[in-house]
Amino acid sequence: MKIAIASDHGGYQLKEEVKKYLEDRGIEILDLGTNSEESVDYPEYGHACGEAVASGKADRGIVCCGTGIGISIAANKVKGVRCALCTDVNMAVMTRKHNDANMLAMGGRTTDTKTALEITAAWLDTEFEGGRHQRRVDMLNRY
Ligand SMILES: O=C(CO)[C@H](O)[C@H](O)COP(=O)(O)O
Repeated sequence: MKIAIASDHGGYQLKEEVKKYLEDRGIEILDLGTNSEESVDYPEYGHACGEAVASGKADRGIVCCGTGIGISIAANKVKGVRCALCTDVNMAVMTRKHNDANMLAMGGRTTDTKTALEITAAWLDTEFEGGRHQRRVDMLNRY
């Protein structure tokens, strides 16, 4: 599996922690920046990561900004992206089981690193349940 990862300055430190975690798991990473805590604009990074996933350059994507909100909104503008902002493990499990979320968003200023890595693990390791949820995901994809 290849994962695209991106952040703005508010999510930069968390992106780096998540990147380390993914590397330790032997997952291939496409890092789309940003590369420092210098102020940048989250839409650029959310769009880029969404495009990487929608185009098939990456299988899934992870995005971080200060709250995870703005960058998830940006990613969700890209057709084919289902980006879920998660603040706990249950949300990560449910968004894989029910929404087949192909992108995960987290907040570097709102979620501590330990929780963020637990969320990441749950999101990576939980399968989509299909069934009635497939019908709903198809509706999202058609819109
Ligand atoms: O969380 C975010 C978007 O939802 C951004 O990281 C946040 O808005 C950046 O703010 P600032 O420019 O004051 O560092």
